Amino acid sequence: MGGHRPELLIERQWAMLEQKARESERRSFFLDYDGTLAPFQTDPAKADPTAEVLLILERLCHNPANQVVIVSGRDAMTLDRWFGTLRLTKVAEHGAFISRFGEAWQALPGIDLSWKERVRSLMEDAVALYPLSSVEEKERCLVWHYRRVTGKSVDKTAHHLLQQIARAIPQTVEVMAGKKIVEVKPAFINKGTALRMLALEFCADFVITVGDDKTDEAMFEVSPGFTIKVGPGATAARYRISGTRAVLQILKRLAGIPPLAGMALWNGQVDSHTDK
Ligand SMILES: O=P(O)(O)OC[C@H]1O[C@H](O[C@H]2O[C@H](CO)[C@@H](O)[C@H](O)[C@H]2O)[C@H](O)[C@@H](O)[C@@H]1O
Repeated sequence: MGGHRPELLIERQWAMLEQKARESERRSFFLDYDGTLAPFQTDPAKADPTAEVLLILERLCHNPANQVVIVSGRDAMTLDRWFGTLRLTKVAEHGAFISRFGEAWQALPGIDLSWKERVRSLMEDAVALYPLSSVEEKERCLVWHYRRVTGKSVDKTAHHLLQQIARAIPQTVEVMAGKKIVEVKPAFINKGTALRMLALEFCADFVITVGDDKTDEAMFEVSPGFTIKVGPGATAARYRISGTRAVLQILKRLAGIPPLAGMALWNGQVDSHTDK
């Protein structure tokens, strides 16, 4: 990641990418969810995909020459509820679970979950301090959410919690500061490993990978094609785009849906919701 500066994805570059997509025979789309296909919500349970997102995905999936993969930190149940009827592949909990369309979820074996109880109790202490914060329980990961808490002191608490957790977990597990979350997940699981495996299976000659968060960097590092970072921050991606509106704009164009006239891919600034 160090020293690399992504290009802004503006109309000229986009025309070139679109051309490559048109000329290709098989296309892979690796798409992160929160902060990429959907703007952040204060309540994580209320970040359902809009009808517009579902239509774009449905159109992309409709073409058998397209492989569409949602690569998310979300749990399998949520992804099934949101995307269960679409002909796409879902990667849940940052790569811990994979479900190809029409197939059952496959889980990575041999995961140590002995840390969960201790970490949950540390997170519950933080909720006692900030009752507007909450704990999201997933099968292999735990998340402390504090987007609903106002004031600066919560950032210090998040930092402190992260340090406490880091001391309490075994080496097989990692704790990360995300966007208004502190998340704990198995260390050897990452979105890049899932991408590499699924890309090999489909053998596309056009691959596009879009994401906004630190966990998406693992995809950018191994993705064989065009990589697009949504919003600010250091990245290994080749291009940068302003926010979720612009992501939907480019996906619409690739899906053959007329995009909004006059909507720029790079609006000169980063959309506020992708910021944190
Ligand atoms: O890999 P992703 O699909 O981007 O998932 C990453 C985390 O996203 C969710 O949290 C984020 O979105 C919430 C809803 O907008 C927001 O409230 C929170 O502040 C964000 O960090 C999700 O709840 C986590 O489980 C995912 O790991």
